[in-house]
Amino acid sequence: MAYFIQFEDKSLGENTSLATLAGVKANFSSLTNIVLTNHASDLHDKYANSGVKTVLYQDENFTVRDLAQTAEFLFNLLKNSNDTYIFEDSKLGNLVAARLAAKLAVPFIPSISNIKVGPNSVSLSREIDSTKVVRLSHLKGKGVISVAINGVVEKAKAEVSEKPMTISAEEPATYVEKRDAGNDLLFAKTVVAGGKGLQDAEGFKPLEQLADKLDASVGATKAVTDVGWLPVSRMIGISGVSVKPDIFYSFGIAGAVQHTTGMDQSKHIIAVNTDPTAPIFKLADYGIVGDANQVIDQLINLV
Ligand SMILES: Cc1cc2nc3c(=O)[nH]c(=O)nc-3n(C[C@H](O)[C@H](O)[C@H](O)COP(=O)(O)OP(=O)(O)OC[C@H]3O[C@@H](n4cnc5c(N)ncnc54)[C@H](O)[C@@H]3O)c2cc1C
Repeated sequence: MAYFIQFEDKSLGENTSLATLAGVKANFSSLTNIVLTNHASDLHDKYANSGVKTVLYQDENFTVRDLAQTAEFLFNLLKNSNDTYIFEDSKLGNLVAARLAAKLAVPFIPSISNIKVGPNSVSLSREIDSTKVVRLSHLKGKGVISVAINGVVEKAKAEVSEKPMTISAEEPATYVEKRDAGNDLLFAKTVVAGGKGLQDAEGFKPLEQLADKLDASVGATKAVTDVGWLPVSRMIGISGVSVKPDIFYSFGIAGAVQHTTGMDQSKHIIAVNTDPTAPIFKLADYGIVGDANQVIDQLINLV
């Protein structure tokens, strides 16, 4: 048994396409579609022809942006089942999926592009961007995955029911500072990211000043979060978050593929590095060979 979990959030314009549902259905014969929404009444017709049993969980105040509350609701709903929980491979999908997996204490395997359901396990393939490497995982038992799979939408009647969405009062959602949670990185139009080239934790203070001036979010490499100069929530890359801002400023970052996987879809990339052969320059639209700390100071004075 598997659950596909979707969000239909009118205030965000967030919805999941039926093509993704069809792609999941093609792989899991026994599938229930769970939709968390603030406008269930508009959705009955959409899912009544999807061929997948659908439960619409309705609360007019629901917003998927409240990641903690969304994950909390799903945790309470699913904690006693022993299944595969599937999300769309989107920023919000992955954020909620990761939180749910942590709460359930089960593996989370993101960005799956191919699935084979076997008698005792589910085989999952994930292509790692720009490396031509495919990572194969086998999920035995309960787990959370996110998928980038589309299928052909074939109209077939399906049962659609509506239930209220209620958040458990016993374990209320906890709110954390937006910047510390790292959520702002995902929605930022501008990201200023720093690497080991900023030398030490002190080097990130001017970067944060610059971020305030540019209305940007601060990101970092794993090398930086590993030594505690910034929290792990700021890590961009294969082990952290993927960002796609209009402008990505990269300061003192070498450009390892594990990092660039998480930012190479940015519209414009500006890189500063003392080493003219640094791999980041292959990606950058504009490159400055120079000291990142000095360039940051100059930018703070300029903007
Ligand atoms: C399984 C695995 C997963 C990983 N996941 C991630 C991930 O998700 N995200 C991630 O970021 N990394 C990840 N890494 C680590 C990654 O491989 C790199 O080690 C890391 O990205 C390097 O960070 P960096 O560029 O800050 O540091 P470095 O590699 O140390 O590079 C520092 C750069 O700063 C430049 N520099 C030095 N001084 C200055 C100065 N004054 N001004 C300007 N430039 C200067 C140097 O020329 C150099 O290019 C992962 C590694 C593995 C093995």
